[in-house]
Amino acid sequence: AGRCRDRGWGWNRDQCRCLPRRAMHVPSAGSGPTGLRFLGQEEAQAIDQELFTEYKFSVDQLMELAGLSCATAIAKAYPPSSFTTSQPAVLVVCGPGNNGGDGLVCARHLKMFGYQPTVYYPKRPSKPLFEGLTTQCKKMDIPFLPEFPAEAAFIDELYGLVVDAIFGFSFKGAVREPFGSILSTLERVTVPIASIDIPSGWDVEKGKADGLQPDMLISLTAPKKAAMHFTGRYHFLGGRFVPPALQEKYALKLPAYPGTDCVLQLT
Ligand SMILES: NC(=O)C1=CN([C@@H]2O[C@H](COP(=O)(O)OP(=O)(O)OC[C@H]3O[C@@H](n4cnc5c(N)ncnc54)[C@H](OP(=O)(O)O)[C@@H]3O)[C@@H](O)[C@H]2O)[C@@H](O)CC1
Ligand SMILES: [K+]
Repeated sequence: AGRCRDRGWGWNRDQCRCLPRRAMHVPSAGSGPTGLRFLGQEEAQAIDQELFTEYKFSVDQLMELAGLSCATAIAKAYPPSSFTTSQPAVLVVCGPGNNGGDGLVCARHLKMFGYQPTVYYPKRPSKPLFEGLTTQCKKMDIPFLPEFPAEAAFIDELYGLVVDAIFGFSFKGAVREPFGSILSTLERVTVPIASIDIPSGWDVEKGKADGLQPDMLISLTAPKKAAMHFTGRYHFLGGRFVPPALQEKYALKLPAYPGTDCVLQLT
């Protein structure tokens, strides 16, 4: 029990024993289907564009489904009962693009599912979509941090999970501030990190061996090539909104989602 007081260790109620926080959640049995195609960056952006221009979806429609998928996958892998913090507290870190928007939607659904999300959203685009999502979160009493915790240890102490919604498939080049400092802090946290679509800071195709190493990846639409370098425990597919004709055009070979589920566990 003494070890439980060490940072990075905590009491696991499900298993009635002290475990490293990273190993706190019991992986589910079964491995995912194979034969999936991993998309390059340009291909992922082309599919995204086609969904909007040819198929006439609106961004907020797909973002809602994407964010709901993320919250659902998180609830499957990290149920509130598995948290060692007094509350199922989740830190959701949102970036300046649509990946950040998915994070805001995910935070709202997590709250609906009984979690206590807190958002950090340092660079907010002045667009009605993001302003609306921010207001929706605030009206649901989701706090927004004015500053990012300076120490990884503060994050470990206060939260049982971090959602990485900083960058998605449009990330390019060297990370610019303030996200460089944020990512270097996140690289040092010991609580699990769930990355939306791409682990932030990773090259969308080549990954980043010395970058963030999330415990969970939720690939949206189809996994990108970077997902081949993912070594965390949970890989989910979400964003069940690609019409069959578009799946066929890009030879996505998506596995069948179970029943009416909006997510599918790949590994
Ligand atoms: N069809 C789908 O699958 C759907 C996808 N969806 C989601 O959208 C995501 C893609 O969103 P996205 O295109 O808005 O880009 P995203 O990756 O969030 O980042 C762009 C921002 O990051 C910034 N930035 C870039 N590089 C940087 C750097 N080195 N250092 C610092 N900043 C950098 C860049 O800044 P700028 O270059 O403008 O200064 C820009 O503001 C996708 O992954 C999925 O999560 C769903 O919502 C709906 C359906
Ligand atoms: K991300």
